[in-house]
Order: sequence, then structure tokens, then C-alpha cells
Amino acid sequence: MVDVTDSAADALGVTSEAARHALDAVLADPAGTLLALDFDGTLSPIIDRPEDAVIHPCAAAALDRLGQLIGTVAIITGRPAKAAVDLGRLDQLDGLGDMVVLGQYGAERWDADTGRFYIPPVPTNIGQVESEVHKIIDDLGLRGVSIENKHRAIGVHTRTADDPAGSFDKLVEPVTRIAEENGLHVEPGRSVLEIRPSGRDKGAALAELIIERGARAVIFGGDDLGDVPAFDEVVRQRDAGLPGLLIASASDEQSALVGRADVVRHGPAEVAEWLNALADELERRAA
Ligand SMILES: O=P(O)(O)OC[C@H]1O[C@H](O[C@H]2O[C@H](CO)[C@@H](O)[C@H](O)[C@H]2O)[C@H](O)[C@@H](O)[C@@H]1O
Repeated sequence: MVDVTDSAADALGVTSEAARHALDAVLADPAGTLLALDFDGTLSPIIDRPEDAVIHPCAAAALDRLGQLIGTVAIITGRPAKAAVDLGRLDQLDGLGDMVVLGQYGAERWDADTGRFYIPPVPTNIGQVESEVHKIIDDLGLRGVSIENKHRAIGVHTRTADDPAGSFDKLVEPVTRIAEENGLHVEPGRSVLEIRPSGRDKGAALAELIIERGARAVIFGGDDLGDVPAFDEVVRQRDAGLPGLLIASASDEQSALVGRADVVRHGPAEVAEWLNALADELERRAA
């Protein structure tokens, strides 16, 4: 194994002993590395309307490079797999290798090498849940709250509400009740309460991908509460001996991951810079 040079560690903002060990493993064995990233808030800047989100152009360029440089690049997202592929224009990138997109917290999948989606049957009561949420929003008189129907889940978004924080607080109890009455689970996020099936999370999705790809080192980056189980999984893997590096995409809205991360970058533009710096270092070593 090569030693991480001070310049590589400095360029990538890696300081702790565990993180240097993980970077060492990644640079020595890029083919054995799994790089998994969240989409919204990590690769794609947060904006008002979920349907208008796009991947940061520098992040797309970084994925296109890293797909050729390391074993597996993956996106693990709360979005439907198809939405992440479309919003990221991932099917138009040539360099993704055998990249995987795991959508809806691992329930759905897209493979870049085949272009195929795996979308299992969706719960039959999502339409009913959507109607009940609409009624609650009307009854509470909340203006500007929007609903995102993801077929397997319902996102209740308060970012564009007249009173975003107040609307969020007022919705927590009735949205939780509707979820429980329908055998579903509430996933809170940045100005969103998501009603979705339980039983899948990003930690389980990441653990399965580590096994599937035989990863010998892992990097995970995220920004929000839905990413906490993946952070937990990297810590668990580290304890079991797999080198792991954690990146937080920091924001003024959510700080849960910042204190746990090895590398903190402010939002998708800075995360993309970090990913391109990693690609620079890997290319330099491969030359
Ligand atoms: O797991 P992720 O990739 O982070 O997806 C989590 C949710 O992200 C989306 O909502 C967030 O981004 C929107 C667009 O920037 C923003 O308007 C919203 O306030 C954020 O919460 C997405 O719409 C959800 O479906 C995802 O579950």
C-alpha cells in the first residue's frame, strides 16, 4: 500500500488518522473502491421545485471521470431511480462504467452499463395517502405546500410555503398519523416530510452494494437525515476493518452529518471540487 502524501491529503482536506488510512486504501486500490453519493444537496444544488433540480455540472464531470478511475461509482438517493437518471442526465454520460443508481432508498435500481431499470411493484395505497395529505393541507390552510408523488412514496414539501418552518411543524403530527394508518413510515428531510415504505434505508443499500462489488474501501457523501444510516454503515464497516471515508455536504439547513464527517464541503459545488481533486490525484498516479 502506498502512503498518502501530505500534498494529496492536504488537497483533499483529509486530516484524521482513520481518514488518511481510508484515502491511502483508495489511492492504492482504486479498482477496489466504492464511491457512493447522495443526489439532492450533495450532487444537485437545493432549489425550490424538486422537478427542476439538476446535477451540478462539475459533479457530472467528476462522475464521468471517476467512473473510469475507480471500481464503482454509485448514487444512493431518495429520488426514484428514473428521476435521478433524468435529472442527472446520467444516460448521456459516457464515462460512468458500471455505475449504479439506487433509488427510493435502495428499492429501485439503474445500471449504467445495461441502461436497465429495476422498479419493483409500488404500494397500492399511495394514491389514497396523497388524497389524505391534500386534505390535511387544505384543512390547515397551509399555502404553498407542494406534494411530490414518487409512486412508491409521497414527498410533502414546505420550501415554497408561505411559512416554511411553521408549515413543516404543523404537518409533522398529521403526516405521521397518515403514514402510520397506512402502514408507512415518515422520513424527514430538508423542508420535506416523506411518507414511504419502511424496511429500506441507505445504510442497508450501501451494505448490499459493498458486498455485491467486493469493495475493499468505501467513500460515502451526503447532506441530510436520510443519509445518516449510510454514515452509520460506513462507521460499522470501519469497525470491521474496511477503510471508509465520510464526506458531508454542509448547509445552513442541516448539520447532523458535519460533526461525523472526515471531510466537510459547503454544498454540491464544493463537493464536486473535491471529487475532481480526487480524480486529479488518481489520474496523476495512473500516469
Ligand atoms: O436522498 P436525496 O438524493 O438527498 O433525496 C432526498 C429528497 O430530495 C429532494 O428534495 C430536496 O431537494 C429539492 C430540490 O432541490 C428541494 O426542493 C427539497 O426542499 C429538498 O428536500 C426530493 O424532492 C425528494 O424526493 C428526495 O427524497
